[in-house]
Amino acid sequence: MTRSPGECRIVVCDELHADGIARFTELGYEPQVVVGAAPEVIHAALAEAHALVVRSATKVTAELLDRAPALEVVCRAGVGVDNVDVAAATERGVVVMNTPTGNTVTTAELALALLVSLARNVPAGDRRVRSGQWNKKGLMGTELSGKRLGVVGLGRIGRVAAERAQGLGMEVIAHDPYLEKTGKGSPLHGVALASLDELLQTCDFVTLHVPLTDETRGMISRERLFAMKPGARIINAARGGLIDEVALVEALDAGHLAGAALDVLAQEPPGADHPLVGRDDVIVTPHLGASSHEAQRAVALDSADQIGAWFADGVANNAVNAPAGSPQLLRQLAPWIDLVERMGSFLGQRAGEPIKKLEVTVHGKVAEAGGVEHLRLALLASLLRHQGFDASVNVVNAPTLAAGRGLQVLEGESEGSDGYTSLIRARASSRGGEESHFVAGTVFGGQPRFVRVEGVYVDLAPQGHLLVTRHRDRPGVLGALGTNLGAAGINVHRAQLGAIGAGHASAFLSIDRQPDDEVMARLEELEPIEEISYLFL
Ligand SMILES: NC(=O)c1ccc[n+]([C@@H]2O[C@H](COP(=O)([O-])OP(=O)(O)OC[C@H]3O[C@@H](n4cnc5c(N)ncnc54)[C@H](O)[C@@H]3O)[C@@H](O)[C@H]2O)c1
Ligand SMILES: O=C(O)[C@H](O)COP(=O)(O)O
Repeated sequence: MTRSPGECRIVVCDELHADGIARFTELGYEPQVVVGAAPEVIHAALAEAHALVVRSATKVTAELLDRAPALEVVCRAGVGVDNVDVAAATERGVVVMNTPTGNTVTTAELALALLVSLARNVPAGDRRVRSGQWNKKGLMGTELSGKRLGVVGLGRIGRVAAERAQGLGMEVIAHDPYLEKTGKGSPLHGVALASLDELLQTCDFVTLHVPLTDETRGMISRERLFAMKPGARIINAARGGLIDEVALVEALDAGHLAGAALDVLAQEPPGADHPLVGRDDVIVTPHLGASSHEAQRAVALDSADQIGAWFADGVANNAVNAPAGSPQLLRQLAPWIDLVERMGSFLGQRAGEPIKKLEVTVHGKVAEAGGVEHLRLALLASLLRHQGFDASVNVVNAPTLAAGRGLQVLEGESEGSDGYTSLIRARASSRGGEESHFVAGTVFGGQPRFVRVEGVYVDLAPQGHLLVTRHRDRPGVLGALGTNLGAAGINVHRAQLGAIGAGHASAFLSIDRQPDDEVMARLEELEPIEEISYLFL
């Protein structure tokens, strides 16, 4: 749905570069900046917000989301979304997006700065001079050239850090299981992939560049710290929580590790007596990784552009919980989204009991254009909205809601496109499959059309009031239905019917208004009618 900027309330919760605010203004939006505002001001802003912009300071919890009932999108001006409860946002149908590329180089450069500073005791030397001492005793460093650096997480930042370190003459190896799974090997010349254990055991320096997730939390455990090469140094410009901080203190105290440089801590800001703060062998910086003018400007501009694209075109660029897609693709898909929403509505209303299995297949040109996932999700969301869920079901929360209800979404059997340039088929079945409904549709001249419903080939404009029957296939059924509807003043615009086998048939009557209960009861009582339902599409 496209909205004009005047309709959209954008709330900026953390410091955002002025050029980002200016970009919002250029796009016609008037963001409300609530950094440092009183709680009641923030709460009032949240109550009306359609979009939030945050960095790492604001914690987007379920409670915060509950204060923002109109919220559609949370944009993290930066990479890590560990400060956003993505599951809670997803459940509420809120898109969560980040701006992943703007601070890549800047953060890699900070990791490099920490690496060099740590190797050569730069902060300790500076502290000594500030305290009036001009001597180098105990500040003997180590050369980087010829040393081995282990990069944990060879993504955007890890790759830049790896290449820059090669430029310093270091031998670089990396650990990244997701990269390994692609089977393509290392994307960087001269950077071999290794297991985490091998990397830790053989590297003189280790730098972390992985996101904080349930899988990575505490990955540099006590056991792993003590399995590192004696005298090694560790750098963390990714996230606190990756390293067991208590064990790190022990590994340093025991002389097993020579030093650590940390831009991030498990708790930020740290308590006054944090054991890693204030040591000569540890450098701690206050989450400075993305703090360069260039990076902050880039992530702020990206935030404005991404939120603008969401409101203008419904495009969820860099969403972590929704499919993306270019404006062109979404424009191309628009009539198909309309079609699948009507298919979902049809199936949701036809089913007498909760659907447990939904099989969707997308054939032909529309599949080749991409966006199959959009179509599947839009169909599912529409089906759920017609199966007891409210209007807040959307492509973001539909999979979670479906899973919670035990509804499986599967790819259906590939049966070709039946001669149509593009065709979408959907079958919805109840548990055990004893109740199953089918619809296939396409788009003609930009308009949605159902071409097969249940077992009958039709040419049905899926709009407005519709009666669907299952009846014994004998003469006079259509006449009897028409006579009774006519007597109630209901006009039949179009009637189509066909045999569905074993002496049964189905009819589809497009009518001009909803029959009341009395009329429906009369139709149900007609002798050949086995089942009749009213739907509004
Ligand atoms: N200090 C800062 O200010 C700052 C700035 C930017 C980013 N960050 C942090 O750095 C992280 C990385 O950013 P990025 O842009 O490079 O992200 P990215 O997604 O491009 O790269 C992350 C890489 O980690 C890999 N990975 C995931 N789980 C892993 C595991 N268990 N072991 C090894 N590798 C694993 C992924 O496959 C991916 O290649 C972010 O998630 C963020 O938390 C910190
Ligand atoms: O993940 C990120 O992008 C960094 O941690 C940056 O955090 P910041 O926006 O608070 O500087």
